Amino acid sequence: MTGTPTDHRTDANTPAAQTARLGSAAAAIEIAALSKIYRNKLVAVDDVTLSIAAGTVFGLLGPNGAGKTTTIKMIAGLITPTTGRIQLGGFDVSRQRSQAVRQIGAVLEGSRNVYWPLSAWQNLLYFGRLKGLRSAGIKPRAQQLLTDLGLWGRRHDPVGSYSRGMQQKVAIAAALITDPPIILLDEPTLGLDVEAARTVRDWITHLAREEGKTIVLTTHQLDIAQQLADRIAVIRSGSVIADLPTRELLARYAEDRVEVRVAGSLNGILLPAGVIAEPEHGATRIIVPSTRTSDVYAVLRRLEAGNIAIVSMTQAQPSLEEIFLRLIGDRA
Ligand SMILES: Nc1ncnc2c1ncn2[C@@H]1O[C@H](COP(=O)(O)OP(=O)(O)OP(=O)(O)O)[C@@H](O)[C@H]1O
Repeated sequence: MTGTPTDHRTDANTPAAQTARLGSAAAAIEIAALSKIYRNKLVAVDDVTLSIAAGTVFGLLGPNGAGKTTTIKMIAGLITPTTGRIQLGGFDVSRQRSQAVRQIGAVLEGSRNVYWPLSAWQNLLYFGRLKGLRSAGIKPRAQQLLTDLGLWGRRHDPVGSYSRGMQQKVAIAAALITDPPIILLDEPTLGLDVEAARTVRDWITHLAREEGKTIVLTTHQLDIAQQLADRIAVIRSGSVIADLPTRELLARYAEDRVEVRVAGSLNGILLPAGVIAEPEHGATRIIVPSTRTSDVYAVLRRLEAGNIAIVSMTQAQPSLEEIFLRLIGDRA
């Protein structure tokens, strides 16, 4: 997944390496004009440019075949881009490969990344050595990870005997054994039950918030993306069609209407033209087709005159899933 022991001979502090890092100090991942055309001429990734700040949880979303895995594999140095450039912590993935890949831990195919006949403990020692760590350094780190992930008691059992959630945790622990600043997670909660998905989700939050890791994750579970990601990029047919902080993306799609809920019925009061009122479980939902203060006040004044109690008032906000479907649909 990451470099071989020989890679580690390269000096990360040569003037050239330092110069290469300059200019992108704040960005953990810089992707410029990245494209991948497979041998069958399929353009899987088409001129993608992204800058991911250190400490960000970055959600890479897109429909099947959009190019997410191809992008993540190029970031991990597992697929060579056709054109474009990727820098990890300032190191160029193609020209400073060994230093670049040491910046990352990746969980790309979930539990298939780890060896099922081996125990969790053996897997972590194996991956630690593979990545050039010494045994003396690996053991405390492995113990810490397995304890944090609640696997310490089962550490000597073969991974094949674990539940899927536990296997996924071992894969995450293996990716974290070198304590890399950047973590790539392709579908980290795929196929997990509610509890296991929650544990993995909480762990991702912990890594980002408490350990300051930069995390790139792909998922089709948009509620998870909405909960976890600080920033979201939507990719379709290889191109980025949206790239915004999650809050801004949601705000941008906040609708131009205000919903007012009142207790009971409207007792026959008349609302301004265009305002819709519909009964809802013993209450009434009023939709004001505008967010202009004067339009909203016009409704509120009539409710006040009618002595009608307001229960809530919100600007209509579609979920990330609705926004995603609209974005995908817009470009279809
Ligand atoms: N090795 C390959 N050779 C040829 N085409 C490929 C190869 N790998 C992927 N593709 C194609 O590249 C496109 C992007 O695939 P990719 O796996 O990156 O998409 P994805 O967004 O991760 O999809 P999914 O959500 O289904 O996992 C798809 O059309 C896919 O068929």
